[in-house]
Amino acid sequence: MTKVIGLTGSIASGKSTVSEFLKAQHIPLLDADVIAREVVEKESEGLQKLVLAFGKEILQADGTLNRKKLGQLIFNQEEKRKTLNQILHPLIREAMLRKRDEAKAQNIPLLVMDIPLLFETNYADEVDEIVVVAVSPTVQLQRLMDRNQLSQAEATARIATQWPITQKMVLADVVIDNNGTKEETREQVEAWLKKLS
Ligand SMILES: CC(C)(COP(=O)(O)OP(=O)(O)OC[C@H]1O[C@@H](n2cnc3c(N)ncnc32)[C@H](O)[C@@H]1O)[C@@H](O)C(=O)NCCC(=O)NCCS
Ligand SMILES: Nc1ncnc2c1ncn2[C@@H]1O[C@H](COP(=O)(O)OP(=O)(O)OP(=O)(O)O)[C@@H](O)[C@H]1O
Repeated sequence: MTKVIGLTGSIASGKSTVSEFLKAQHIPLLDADVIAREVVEKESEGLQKLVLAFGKEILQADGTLNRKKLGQLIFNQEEKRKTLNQILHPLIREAMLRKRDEAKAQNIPLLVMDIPLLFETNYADEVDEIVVVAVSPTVQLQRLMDRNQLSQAEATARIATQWPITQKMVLADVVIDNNGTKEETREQVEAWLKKLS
């Protein structure tokens, strides 16, 4: 039987950092951000639908998605974000659950699904256990500003599009505190893995 872990947190809380530690332990991972890129590849159904909704301005000269431009649109205008979510979330969900079921059919013992919007888009009942990677609001804001080269106002707007981390922590089975060093986080991940096995 496959044990399915849902890994989540808030934007820039450290999900990818935790995923890297899991990959180093050869744990199979399904990343919703990766799937979200696959469903909008050049000439895909997803990209065609986005162009119909937002216009050709969201494309780069080579016909691929201009992610920076679309990000600026959807993180600042709620209506546009809702439209994007309505187009992409069903495509992402279909692929995520199909791949999860393939892993189950192969009897892989452990599968981690990294899903930034796990609670917001109702994946809680699709996994066996939920791990939340948490940071304080101050640390989150600073790391997001640094990583994406955003102003405080831009980063705050992005954070506001997701549930507050405290709300997610309440619903978690396990909380990984990523306020400290990456090494301290790695130790928590390894301790959790030990308990699992
Ligand atoms: C808007 C896009 C093109 C911006 O691309 P970009 O390369 O700059 O960012 P990336 O894809 O790496 O996402 C970074 C983070 O933003 C957050 N995020 C992404 N989409 C959303 C959304 N619709 N609502 C709230 N937060 C979001 C997540 O925490 C994600 O980890 C891209 O994020 C996207 O296609 N989003 C829609 C798909 C989606 O909802 N993905 C989340 C997976 S469940
Ligand atoms: N413990 C840490 N100490 C210092 N920097 C960190 C730590 N954890 C993560 N970071 C940095 O913070 C930023 C956000 O981390 P990461 O990309 O892992 O978050 P994420 O939750 O995957 O983000 P997103 O939701 O945007 O996909 C990155 O630049 C990362 O290198």
